[in-house]
Order: sequence, then C-alpha cells, then structure tokens
Amino acid sequence: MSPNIFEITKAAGFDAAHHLPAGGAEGSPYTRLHGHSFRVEATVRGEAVQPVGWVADLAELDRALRAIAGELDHGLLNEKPGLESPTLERLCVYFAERLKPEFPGLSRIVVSRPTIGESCALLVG
Ligand SMILES: Nc1nc2c(c(=O)[nH]1)N=C([C@H](O)[C@H](O)COP(=O)(O)OP(=O)(O)OP(=O)(O)O)CN2
Ligand SMILES: [Zn+2]
Repeated sequence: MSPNIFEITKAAGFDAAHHLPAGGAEGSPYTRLHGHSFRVEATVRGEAVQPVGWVADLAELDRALRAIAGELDHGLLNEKPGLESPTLERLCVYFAERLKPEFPGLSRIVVSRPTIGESCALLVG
C-alpha cells in the first residue's frame, strides 16, 4: 500500500509599504508609495515521520515563517534584495527561497492581501 501523503500549513501576517515600478498599466497608482496588510501561508508536503507521526513540527515552520515575515513587517518591501518590484508573485518566491533549505518538502506558498481579496500561490517544485 502506498504511504499517506499529508500537507501541513502555517500562516503569518505582516504589514508593509511598497510601490511598484513604472511600466505596468499606464497612469498606474501602484507606483505611489502605499501599504497593505499581507498574509503568508507555507505548506509542507510529505509522509508522517515516525516516531512522532508528523510531516514536520508546525512550531518549527511557525518560527521560520514568523522570522521572515518579521523582517518585512513595518518596512519598505522595495529595500529588500529580491523585492525591488514587490509583487505578490515576487513575495511568494522570496518566502520560498528562504524556507526551502530548512523545509525540503515545501510545496506551496500563498501570499495574500485579505482585506482586498487578492492572493497569489506559488507551487514549489
Ligand atoms: N499580479 C499582480 N497584480 C497586481 C499586484 C501584484 O502583486 N500582482 N499588485 C498590485 C498593487 O500592489 C496594488 O496596490 C493592488 O491594489 P488594488 O488591487 O488596486 O487594491 P487597493 O484596494 O489597494 O486599491 P484601490 O484603488 O483602493 O482598489 C496591483 N496588481
Ligand atoms: Zn500595493
């Protein structure tokens, strides 16, 4: 029988300012400095490992996710290397690159702006 495969997910929030570079829609307001409340979810996929019977410790995922979100919280996203154009897409990649070394089973990152109903998902390869 093939083993059960699970997905565990942890979420964290941060508030940050950003602006997008010119080059998108003409007359776009996104080039002006503004802020959002963001939520990030990280999902790790795998078998439940014995003897505990879990994919990974959710507390460890929580710690790692909060550490990255905390570095972005109340900051200007554009100042972070890799976030010079801080779209939701780039934020997904930013979180994935930092979590993957510690969580090789990382399968999905979702970054959203819940108050305006926008989200982006990265399926991590
Ligand atoms: N594919 C993407 N499209 C857009 C992104 C993105 O990250 N990926 N980001 C933006 C801007 O960040 C923009 O601030 C989003 O705001 P908007 O959808 O306009 O909603 P707001 O409530 O903030 O603005 P209102 O003018 O009040 O509607 C755009 N697109
Ligand atoms: Zn924005």
